[in-house]
Amino acid sequence: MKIAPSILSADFAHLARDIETVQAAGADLLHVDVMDGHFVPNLTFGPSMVAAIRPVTSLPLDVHLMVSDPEAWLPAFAKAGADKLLIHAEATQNLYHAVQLAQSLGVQAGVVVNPGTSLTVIEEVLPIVDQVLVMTVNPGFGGQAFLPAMADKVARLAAMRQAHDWHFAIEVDGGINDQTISSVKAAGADIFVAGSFVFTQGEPEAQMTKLRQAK
Ligand SMILES: O=C(CO)[C@H](O)[C@H](O)COP(=O)(O)O
Ligand SMILES: [Fe+2]
Repeated sequence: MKIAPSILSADFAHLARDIETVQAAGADLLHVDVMDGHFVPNLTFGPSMVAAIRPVTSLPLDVHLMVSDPEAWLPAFAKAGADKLLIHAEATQNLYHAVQLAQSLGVQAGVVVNPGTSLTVIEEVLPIVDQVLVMTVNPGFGGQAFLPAMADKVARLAAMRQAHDWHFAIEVDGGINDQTISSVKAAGADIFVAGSFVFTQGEPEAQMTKLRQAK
């Protein structure tokens, strides 16, 4: 299993310190929540933040693009140092093209589905994507409650992956803690994003250990 702390819940006034803390504690990726105030009703970071973070850590940057018109933003985030660009299926008219564009920029491409979006919407891109992010909350804010029904969605996605011998990683994001992680882990998720649980509910190292040890 891989743990991707979300800096959405870090202390923005001490961001480098918090990133160094989770890297030293064994984080596998760093999750960066980009929100444009249009696709979701909240506003966070742009490419300049990714560029600022890049020299501070050797962790892969997992950039979650909660933006309208993601294709327009892909080059700037790739140039800024993103390793993975995660594109919402709901945000583009041509998901296949967006995935191809991201990969042509030399980064891994992931697709994201909101809780209300069916897996059928992403079925045609599954043979070419590097990652699929199943949202386990409605996007826009940290600290929301996990939606238990999403475990079945992860299980169905994992079954499709196995049936077709596809190789994308399955990531879950939203409301992950040492209790809620169990159902999505059992369902076949590989990467677990956690923001508030890691940064605001205890020492990050101890919180990440709890995630790894959760049954
Ligand atoms: O994409 C997100 C919200 O849209 C965040 O990555 C997610 O909510 C993580 O925060 P938490 O673990 O506190 O739920
Ligand atoms: Fe996210």
